Amino acid sequence: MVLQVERAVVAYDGRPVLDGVSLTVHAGEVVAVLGANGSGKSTLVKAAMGLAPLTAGEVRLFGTPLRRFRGWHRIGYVPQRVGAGSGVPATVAEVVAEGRLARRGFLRPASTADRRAVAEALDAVGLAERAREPVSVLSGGQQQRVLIARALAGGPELLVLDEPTAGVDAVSQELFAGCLQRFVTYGGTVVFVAHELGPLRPLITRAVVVSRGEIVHDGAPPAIDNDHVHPHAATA
Ligand SMILES: Nc1ncnc2c1ncn2[C@@H]1O[C@H](COP(=O)(O)OP(=O)(O)OP(=O)(O)O)[C@@H](O)[C@H]1O
Repeated sequence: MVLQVERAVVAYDGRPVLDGVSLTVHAGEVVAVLGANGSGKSTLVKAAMGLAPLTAGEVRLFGTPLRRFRGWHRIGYVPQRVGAGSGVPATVAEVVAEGRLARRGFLRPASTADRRAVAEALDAVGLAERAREPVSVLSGGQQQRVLIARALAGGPELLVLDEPTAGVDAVSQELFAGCLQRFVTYGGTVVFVAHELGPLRPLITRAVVVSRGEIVHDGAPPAIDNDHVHPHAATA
């Protein structure tokens, strides 16, 4: 299996935010992690990536316990967007090239394969013409696509995305859905956190609903679309 979280407990200041959650994801699945604000969705994916400390339980990636896992090049992770403009000046191509680091090793110069992977990833998210521009001049939706391209550039088998469509304009959402579709067609596995499914709905094979730190549904996507007008859904 690709990802296995077993009876994971994460607590902040003694308060459990994940309360014994188990989730197994197999190759080829497209899993949407749904739930209300503060239910623990981000914490679940962070725990799976080794970014939230487990109080109890275990995580395995591609069958290997997290503490022994070295195959980070097999995973593309896109964290939740923390507002535009990190203050770090970088061009679109530079940010996407970071996605190759785990593969090529630090300090080794970029190879032709690295450059090709960056170009292909930029193409996949529709930003090839913006490669030399600073990331800061792009819209929120475009910046999100840059982060997705960075994750794709590493040629991952598993993509883990935290709210990839929150605050993202409709065009970027459609492009992203197409991108994921191709990724899945070529055998990729996807786990993403979302508030509403939108254009991603036809792609998902499974929905996991988190409520108060527990998984309360794991199976078919909800029949009634919980898509609603979201405060930041219309902004780009
Ligand atoms: N680093 C942290 N320190 C303390 N509390 C935290 C930390 N990270 C998350 N929490 C708390 O844990 C709970 C779950 O947060 P989490 O971000 O996992 O929820 P979420 O379902 O992803 O929410 P949202 O949809 O708003 O992103 C919230 O009450 C949050 O305030």
